[in-house]
Amino acid sequence: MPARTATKAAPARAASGSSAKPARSAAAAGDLVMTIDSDDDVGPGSDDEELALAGAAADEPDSAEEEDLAAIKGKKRLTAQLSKREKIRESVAGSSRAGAKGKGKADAPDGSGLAVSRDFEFDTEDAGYGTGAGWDLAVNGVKGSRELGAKLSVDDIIERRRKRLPEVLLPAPESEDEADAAGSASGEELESAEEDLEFAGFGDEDDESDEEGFGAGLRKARTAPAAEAEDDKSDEEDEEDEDDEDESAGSEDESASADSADEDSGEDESDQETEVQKARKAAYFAQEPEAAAKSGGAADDEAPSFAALGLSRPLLRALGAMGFHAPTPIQARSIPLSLAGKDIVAGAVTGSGKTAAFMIPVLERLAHRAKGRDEAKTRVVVLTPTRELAVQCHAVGKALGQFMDIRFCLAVGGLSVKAQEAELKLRPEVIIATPGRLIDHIRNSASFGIDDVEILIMDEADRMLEEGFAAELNEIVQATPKGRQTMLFSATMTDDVDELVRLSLRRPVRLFVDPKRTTAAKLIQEFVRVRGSGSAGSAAELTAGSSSSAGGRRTEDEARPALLLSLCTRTFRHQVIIFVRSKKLAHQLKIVFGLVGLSAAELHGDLSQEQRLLALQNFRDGKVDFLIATDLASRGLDIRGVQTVINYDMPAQFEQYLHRVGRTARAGRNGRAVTLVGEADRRLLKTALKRSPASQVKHRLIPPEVVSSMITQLDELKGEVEEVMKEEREEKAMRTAEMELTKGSNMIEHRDEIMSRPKRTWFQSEKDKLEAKNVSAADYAAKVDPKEAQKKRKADEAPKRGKFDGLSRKQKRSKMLREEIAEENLQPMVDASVRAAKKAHRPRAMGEPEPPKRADKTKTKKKRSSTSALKVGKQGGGFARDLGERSGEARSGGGGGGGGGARKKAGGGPLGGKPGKGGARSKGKSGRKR
Ligand SMILES: Nc1ncnc2c1ncn2[C@@H]1O[C@H](COP(=O)(O)OP(=O)(O)OP(=O)(O)O)[C@@H](O)[C@H]1O
Repeated sequence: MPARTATKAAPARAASGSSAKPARSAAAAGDLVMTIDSDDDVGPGSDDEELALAGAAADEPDSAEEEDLAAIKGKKRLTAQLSKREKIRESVAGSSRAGAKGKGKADAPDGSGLAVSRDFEFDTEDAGYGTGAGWDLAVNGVKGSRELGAKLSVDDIIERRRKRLPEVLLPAPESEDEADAAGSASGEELESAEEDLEFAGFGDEDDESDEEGFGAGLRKARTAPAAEAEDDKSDEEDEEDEDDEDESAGSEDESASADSADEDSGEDESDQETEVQKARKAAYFAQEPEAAAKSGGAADDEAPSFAALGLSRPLLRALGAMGFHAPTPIQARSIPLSLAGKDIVAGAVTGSGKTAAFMIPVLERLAHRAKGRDEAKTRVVVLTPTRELAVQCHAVGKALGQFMDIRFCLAVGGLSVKAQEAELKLRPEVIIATPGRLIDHIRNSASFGIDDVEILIMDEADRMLEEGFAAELNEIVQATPKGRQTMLFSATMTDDVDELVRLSLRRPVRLFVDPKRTTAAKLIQEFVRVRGSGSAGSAAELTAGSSSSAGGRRTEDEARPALLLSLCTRTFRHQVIIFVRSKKLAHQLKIVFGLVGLSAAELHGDLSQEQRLLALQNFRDGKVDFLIATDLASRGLDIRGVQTVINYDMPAQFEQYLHRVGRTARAGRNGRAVTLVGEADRRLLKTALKRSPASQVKHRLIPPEVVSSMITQLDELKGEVEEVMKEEREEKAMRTAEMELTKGSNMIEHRDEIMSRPKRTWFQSEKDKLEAKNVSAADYAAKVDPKEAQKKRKADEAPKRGKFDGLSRKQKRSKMLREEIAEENLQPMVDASVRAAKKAHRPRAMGEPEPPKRADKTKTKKKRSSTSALKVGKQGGGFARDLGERSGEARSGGGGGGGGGARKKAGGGPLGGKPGKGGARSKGKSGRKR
């Protein structure tokens, strides 16, 4: 262990990169060089990731050594290049960075109007806790783990290029009156537009009146669901581009269940339930006890309070310190049930305090746990779909438990496995995890298991129930005891019995505090119409050569960036989250923002975990005004002070829209969501209009001259955006080379240690992940497109072809043997045996005498015993004999690759029951896909 720590300093430079790639390489080298890795980020990687992975543990030591020595000889050349790069970096380091403004952030207006529910008002006086509602990033080796900014970042490149550009003329900020006038048309007007106008006006460039056409044509839209499903399909394809995610085979994009029929009719799900479904739900869910329904144990005339919920003193103290003076409705209703050990399926609007709703009772129950040396065990697991959400949950848990002796562990991908392993060894009471990393620990961390877990919680549970997480979730659920308590929370929670049934809940209580699929009470939703002469599809490009304007006519996708910049320079200039549909677009927009002098951070799955957390932290701290994010950030994130959410494009599902806009107007505060609506977004616009009170919906107008001036300026910037991206690519190539060098020298210096480490087993191979992702996509398509649904049904119903179907017994046996050989890594032994057998049967050179020794030995053996093994040998079974001997060696010697054979003999196959704790390193290794 000490040796590992000692080696970390050397390659710190590689660790400081902005890409996830160095981290990956380090993980492959067994965390030798980094405290950050991305091990459960085993989704399809880019080429250089593969390159990095290919080297460390897998290389043949001898040849690798020679190659690496040769590589080191070339180091001088590289060093010269690097110092050149350093000079460039230094030249820009002095300049003010776009992101280093360090100004204070304005708090969202508190206001005292509508509360989240009739009887509840958030007390927002002092709701910040810990580091000003920020996160404690000093978890599991994040803080100080890397030299930040030691490489040339995209910000440096942008800054340098920006200095050389002629100044971009941005529109002047609006006055307040102008801003009010711009967002003037109310929901009533929109509704009447919907009644009066036919679709023909929408999206027609010749239609001069924005207001007339806006929201129109919805009647026609109702008659064309198939066309809309097509739109959604292409949206989803684009969305798949986003799929990279760490935690599961699926993406971090939402694929929340969209019921297109429901959306088309605008009716509530429950209205469409058949009698059978209603009866099933009645049988499946337990009734909520009346006392809980009546606001958490408070007497009829009393306002609900935390004290009335019977919480213990340290918890009440922490709640006070965090500024939580009264429970929110979901807290008041769920805490008593949760304390009583009930399974819960809960839904409440975004920002209504669901995290504390499940954390508070958990901590209260833990306060009464048995204590003592033998009682230290992991009793609670909280699962979240994204790492950022887990970090946030961890921070809330720690803040709530600040006066208690409860230990938390954050187990998420992208952060140090080693640090987490060390924490897990101490058996923390609460683990907050993403599914992929949790499974990794269950399989690979010595003496860690979740068989003592008493409470399993899933935040954003509807997301966790999607296909992409299915296999991981099943494994986790099965690893926990049957008698556990399970609680599911989400703003868009499903109560579909079919979806819930696989979690083996025990008569759960259904708590839906707000009407399903609603937005926060103080959220104003604005819609901006995007005009274009035709849609270029959703994969908008902001680089040169991507212009799709024909004869001066603009597409929607060309109009979008101009509209966005107009909004961000004139009206919404601080604390704005901008949601986009793809990682690429997020990155391009970040560059554009940088080039025009706006401070923006990007957040998506192409960044390393550290970059992701840093982007969030910079945004939280007000160091940047804009956070350009994919749906990675759409769920759960609680960033205080976010005043505006801009949807650069409409998400594919309404649920996703709800989560995105739910990043503002949280905890009873005001907030505004502005959505750019193109022709393809009509269906969701209609749903949003139908589900929101008219007073909360507005139509925003942006003067056409502002937009066209912005379009012209953006046209001029396209080449520059491309140049920035080119420089980035070069920088990346340089880093890859640098990383290879580091890897090589590490390989030489620490070869023995690296080679002796057991390989980690992966829950899913690349192929599995891809398959799961495809299933996820098919599942989504089936939900929005009846044709796809039919296709999927047929595929599901079709008899599945087994892998041995149609094979003769002999072929089957040989296939099984091949698989076994591959699985147990016996190929080298088999090859050796084949070589030996061939050698044994090679005809001797003419005249060469029989080797007397061998003949004698056989004779002696034969005399001594007539075992069946020798009989095999005698029958000329050199192959069998050789294999037998070598397997025997492996079994007794037990080194490295031979271990697989040993385990197999011991009965530790893939389904061979729970592995013993002592052998956790090799748990389930045989039979697992890698
Ligand atoms: N009882 C309370 N009093 C005052 N503020 C509270 C209370 N409970 C939670 N909050 C605050 O409300 C905000 C939203 O809480 P939280 O993030 O748990 O919402 P959520 O319902 O999980 O939202 P989402 O659906 O978006 O995940 C947080 O800033 C939290 O500090």
